[in-house]
Amino acid sequence: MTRQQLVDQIKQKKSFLCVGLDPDIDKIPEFLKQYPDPIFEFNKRIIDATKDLCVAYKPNSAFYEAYGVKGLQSLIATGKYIPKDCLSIIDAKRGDIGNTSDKYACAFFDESTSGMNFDAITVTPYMGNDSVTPYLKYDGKWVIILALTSSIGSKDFQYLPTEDGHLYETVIKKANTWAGADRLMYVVGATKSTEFTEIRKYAPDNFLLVPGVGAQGGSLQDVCQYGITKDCGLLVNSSRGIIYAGSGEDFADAARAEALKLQKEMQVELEKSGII
Ligand SMILES: O=c1ccn([C@@H]2O[C@H](COP(=O)(O)O)[C@@H](O)[C@H]2O)c(=O)[nH]1
Repeated sequence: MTRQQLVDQIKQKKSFLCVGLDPDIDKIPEFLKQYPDPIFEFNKRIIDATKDLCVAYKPNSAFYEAYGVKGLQSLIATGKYIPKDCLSIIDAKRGDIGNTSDKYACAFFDESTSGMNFDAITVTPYMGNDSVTPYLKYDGKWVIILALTSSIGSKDFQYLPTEDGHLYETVIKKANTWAGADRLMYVVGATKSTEFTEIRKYAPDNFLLVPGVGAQGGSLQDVCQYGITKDCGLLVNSSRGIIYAGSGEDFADAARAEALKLQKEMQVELEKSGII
């Protein structure tokens, strides 16, 4: 999906919601366990219930890898089921030397080899240029670099002082020399909304993938106040807040209700900024 297609989807759906698909076998409704692939069945129903309200889905690979071969099968099936008008993001947070990154890129982007064909992958920048560029060899695919994470531990390294301000600002400045805003996004936590102003100095046009609303307590309104751009420039993720909104047979309706709440709030922000 190109940047323009993503912006068009945001305007059309009046939403910049990314639904996080982080299924946990201990949390999914009991009745789904009669299906051959309960995790896929869970995701399928969440996707069916929310696909008109969001522009992206983000399966986090940890929640699939945890179940070994079966988990991988659920991930492959989920990736194929994500509608083509939604950006599919694999939240894998990979990062390794060049030839290893080649294999990660093949795993998540090359359907003919692995069965997976995600539009975007999250990558850690710690190992630098050669750990990131292999993903960019795949035409049209996005790399989403961890810049300032929503986690408490973000203070350990990401705020270290540098000539650009902080390490997370140096990461963005440097990574922007590897590719443009049509291929690179950054992860910035919703719990860090006041830092968005600084981040926009270095990433005025890049989309930011923003986890941390809902269960982690970040505010959508604060994120928009400091981070929204003329093209929106935001994909705001909620995982647990949506997928575990309900736990019974009607869990997908409950998920839809939560997604709808966020979509309505996003519509207000898009209107306020003159984007729609
Ligand atoms: O800084 C980061 C980077 C990634 N995540 C991931 O996003 C979701 C958030 O889930 P919630 O249930 O909405 O809290 C999850 O997959 C994280 O691993 C993040 O939270 N922060």
